[in-house]
Amino acid sequence: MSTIDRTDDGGPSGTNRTDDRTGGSDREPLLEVTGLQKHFPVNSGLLSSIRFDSDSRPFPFRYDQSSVKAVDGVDFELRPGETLGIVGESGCGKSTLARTILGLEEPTAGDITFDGQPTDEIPEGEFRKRTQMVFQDPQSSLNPRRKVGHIIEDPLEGTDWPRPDPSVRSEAEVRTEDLSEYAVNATVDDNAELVVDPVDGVATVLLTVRPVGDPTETAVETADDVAVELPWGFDAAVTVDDTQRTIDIDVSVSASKADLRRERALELLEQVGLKREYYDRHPHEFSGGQRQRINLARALSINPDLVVADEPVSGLDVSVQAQILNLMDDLQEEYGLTYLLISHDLSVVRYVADRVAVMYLGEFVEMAPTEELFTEQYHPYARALLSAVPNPDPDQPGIESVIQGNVPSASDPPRGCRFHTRCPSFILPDGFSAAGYEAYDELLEAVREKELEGSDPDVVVEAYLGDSDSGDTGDTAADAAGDGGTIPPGARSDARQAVERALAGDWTAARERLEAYESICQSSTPALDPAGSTDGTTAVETERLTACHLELSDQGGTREP
Ligand SMILES: Nc1ncnc2c1ncn2[C@@H]1O[C@H](COP(=O)(O)OP(=O)(O)OP(=O)(O)O)[C@@H](O)[C@H]1O
Repeated sequence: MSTIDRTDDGGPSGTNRTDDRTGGSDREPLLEVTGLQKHFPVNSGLLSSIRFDSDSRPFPFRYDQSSVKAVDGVDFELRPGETLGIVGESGCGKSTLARTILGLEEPTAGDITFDGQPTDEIPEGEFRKRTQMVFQDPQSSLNPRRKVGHIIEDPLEGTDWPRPDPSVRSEAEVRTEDLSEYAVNATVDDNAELVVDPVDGVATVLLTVRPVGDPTETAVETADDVAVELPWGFDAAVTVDDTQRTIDIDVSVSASKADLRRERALELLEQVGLKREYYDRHPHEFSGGQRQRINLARALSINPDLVVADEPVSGLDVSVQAQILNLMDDLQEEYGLTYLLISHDLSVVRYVADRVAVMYLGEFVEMAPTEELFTEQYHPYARALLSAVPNPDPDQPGIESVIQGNVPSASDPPRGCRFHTRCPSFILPDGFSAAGYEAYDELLEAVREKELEGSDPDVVVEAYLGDSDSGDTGDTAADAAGDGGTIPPGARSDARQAVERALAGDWTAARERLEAYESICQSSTPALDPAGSTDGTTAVETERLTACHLELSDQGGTREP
């Protein structure tokens, strides 16, 4: 995992930018996402969806159209000018979330509101103009056969930019040199805002008017005797009335749509730190960092409000990463952009994000202002994820080795809290010690997998839960767990009955009986709620949200890591 040195950012400030960001917290959200789900069907045909199931009655088959629950109930708001970072292991659903928000994937359920309007009610073209995506691999997202300037102009092709704005007034501001005897009047084309940026609804064109040549020797008698300096893109028609001593100037927009688009691309090249002459070059002539600058210029060409950046700097050298992140920061300020930033690299997110959402198996498990999250994590997954950072040494353990076990399948995620199968802070069911539950859970797993060996229920139970000579109360699982693990009264006889049923072929009944002893982490899905103190009495911070039973209740007990 790469890290970014904040003190050597190669950019204008080099300070910790996250500390002084407000994210416009008092403004209406630009983006609101509620209960968003995106499931991908796994089986394509009817036949491939039919499964053999001996428990199924009257026929031993069931129809199983399973799906990958890539995004499974995500809620958040994004305020104008804010940067929300989304982090999580590979496959947790980050890219799918981004693509679904931008309308590149059809949501399975949930609502997305952009600037106060449901996105499915916003005309597609309108939404596309206000949102842009920057991808990870600038090499593959830039067409190698096209000139860089044309690539930057591409998004404009899908819009009618530049389009005159009837609400903008055009005005001339005239400066004269050595024409004190003349009254100079200038009128400006209504569409001046196509070329100059309006301020407070007025597009002001600056003109400098002077006599051609040496003013002491040249009389101003005809239009040819008058020189007019104009901004790029304008033309002037001059009329001189020598007897009345008046000069009338008619200023019009001379640039064509193609000229205006080209000029915008040239300006954007400069703004992202590249030269105007690169307009005619092709992507292969640039380095990875320069290509990502081109990508940013292209994303900005239509002046979007929201930019979704999916791993924008992965694959780049660390020093180049800092430059691109600083550029994104500068562009955010210049254009008032809102960013949704996806990264598996926590140092990248820490560097630029105002808030961070930690994602696990399609859900947000923690969300907090960046520095608060990096200082203290409430959710055990967030804790494990952040404990793997900073870790520039490839020989040191990464996230996978910090958290035990594999990521469960997104098509069959664990019940309750999805992290409970790997959680070092798992809340034990009542009456179990850690070792006792471990033994019991192994038996449950064997029943779920229909993999019990043996024919005598007592022998099978003993193999999992150890020897017992104390009947139903206070059973020990010393043999199985090795440390005198305890299970609650009644659990042994329930386990025996479950095994009996399993051996008779009724695996469903067996599983249900064993599952009666479950932890809150298995039986109930924790909502993403304000994190409380560990005694469960107070919400510490409304901006700090976590989806963990330990934080949302005063449950005790943990599974040994
Ligand atoms: N078009 C698709 N069809 C089926 N499954 C998909 C599709 N796209 C994504 N998935 C699955 O959805 C889950 C989430 O994938 P996604 O790419 O969103 O995760 P991610 O967090 O962005 O991972 P990475 O960091 O590796 O890109 C994965 O299990 C993935 O295999």
